[in-house]
Amino acid sequence: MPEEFPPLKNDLLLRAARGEQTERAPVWVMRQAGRYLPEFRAIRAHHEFFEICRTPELATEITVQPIRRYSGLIDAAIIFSDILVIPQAMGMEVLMNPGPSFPDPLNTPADIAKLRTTVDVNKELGYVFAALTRTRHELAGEVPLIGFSGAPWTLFAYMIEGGGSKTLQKAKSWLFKYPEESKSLILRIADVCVDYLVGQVKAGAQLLQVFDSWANELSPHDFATFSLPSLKLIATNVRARIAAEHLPDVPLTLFAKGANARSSITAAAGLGYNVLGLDWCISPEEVREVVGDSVALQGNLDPNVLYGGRDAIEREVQRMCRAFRAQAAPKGWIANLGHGITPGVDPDDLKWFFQCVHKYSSSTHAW
Ligand SMILES: Cc1c2[nH]c(c1CCC(=O)O)Cc1[nH]c(c(CCC(=O)O)c1C)Cc1[nH]c(c(CCC(=O)O)c1C)Cc1[nH]c(c(C)c1CCC(=O)O)C2
Repeated sequence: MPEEFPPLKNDLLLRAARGEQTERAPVWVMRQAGRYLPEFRAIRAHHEFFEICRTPELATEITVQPIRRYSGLIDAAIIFSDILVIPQAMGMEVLMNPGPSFPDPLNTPADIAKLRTTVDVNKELGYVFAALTRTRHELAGEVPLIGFSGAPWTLFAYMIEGGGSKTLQKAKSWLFKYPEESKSLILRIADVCVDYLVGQVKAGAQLLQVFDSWANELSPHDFATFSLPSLKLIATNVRARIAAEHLPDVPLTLFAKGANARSSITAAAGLGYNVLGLDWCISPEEVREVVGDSVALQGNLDPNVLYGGRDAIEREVQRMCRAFRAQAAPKGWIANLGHGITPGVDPDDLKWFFQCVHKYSSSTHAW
C-alpha cells in the first residue's frame, strides 16, 4: 500500500512544471537548505555531512528549515542529501572535508571491478527514502517535495576525479582514451539513478530533478555522445517504471548546467523531461526561441546577484521576469537561481529575492 500523505495546499510548482499558466511564478532556490542559514550551521556544527544525510530526523529538519523561515514565500522543498550518495551506493567511499573527496577513485577501467555488480537501492539508499517519507508528513502539504539525483556524466566525473576539479583532466582522459568503457560505465550509473529516482517517488517525492552540474565541461559533441544517452535513458525508464508500478506521474526536471549550445538545448528539450533548468549564461528568450512551449523552464538568476544589495536584486529580478515573459501571465516558468545559493548570502537578501519574484511575476502587477 502506498503511504497516505496530507493534501497539497500549494501546487504552483507542479502546475508550472507542466507548462501551465500560474498566477505568479513559483520560486525556490538550489541549495536552499545549506550553509547560508544559521539554523543549518547550528546542526552541522555537531554532525558530519553524510551523517546528516543518513539520519532521516536530521535530513527532514534541515529540509524544512527554509520552508519555515520563508513560509508563504517559497514554493518547494528539496530533500537534504547529496548527489554523491550514488557512488557510495555503488561501493565507493566518499568523504566531505570540506568538499567531496574519494580516497580511492577509479583510475583505469580495471577499477570498475571494485564497484558493486548490482546495487540494491532500498538497502543502500533506504535512508533517503525514509527521509523523504518523513519530510512529506512534516511538510503537511505546505509545499511539494523535490527528490533528485546526480546525472551519470557528472557522477562518473566525480568517481574518476576523486573530488572537485578545475579541468576534469582525468575524467576527460577516460572519455578520449576509453570511450567504450566510459559509455558503458555512464549507462551503468544511469541504471542506478533510475532505481533511485523511482524509489524516491515511492517514498513521496513529487517532482524529480537531475543535476548534470558538469555538463558545461563537455563540447556539444561530447555532451551528445557521453551524457545525453544516459539522460534519455533516465527519463524514459523512470516514466515507464512509474507507469508500470502505478506510481504518481511526477514532473521531471533536467538541470544540465552550461549545456547552452543550440544543439544541446534542442536535444535536451526532446528527452522527455518536463522542465529544463538554465544557468545565467544564456538568455531565456533565446532558449524559448529554440524550444517553443515544448518544455517549462527553470532559473536563472546569477547567484552572485544576491551579493549586490536590494536594489540590484530587485532590478535583476525584474529583468528576469521580463526575459521569461512572466509579465502579466507567467506560464511554464519556475523562478530559481542559475546554480546553488552560496554560503555567504544574507538570508534576508534571499527573502527579498523571493518577495521581488512574487511582486514582479504576479499576473496583477502593472508594468
Ligand atoms: C555537484 C553537486 C554536489 N551536490 C549537489 C550537486 C549538484 C548541484 C550543484 O551543482 O551544486 C546537490 C546537492 N547538495 C546538497 C543538496 C541539498 C538540497 C538543497 O538544498 O539543494 C543538493 C541538491 C547539499 C549539500 N552538499 C554539500 C553541502 C555543503 C557541505 C557542508 O555542509 O559542509 C550541502 C549543504 C557539499 C557538496 N556536495 C557537492 C559539492 C561539490 C559540495 C561541496 C561544495 C559546496 O559546499 O557547495 C556535490
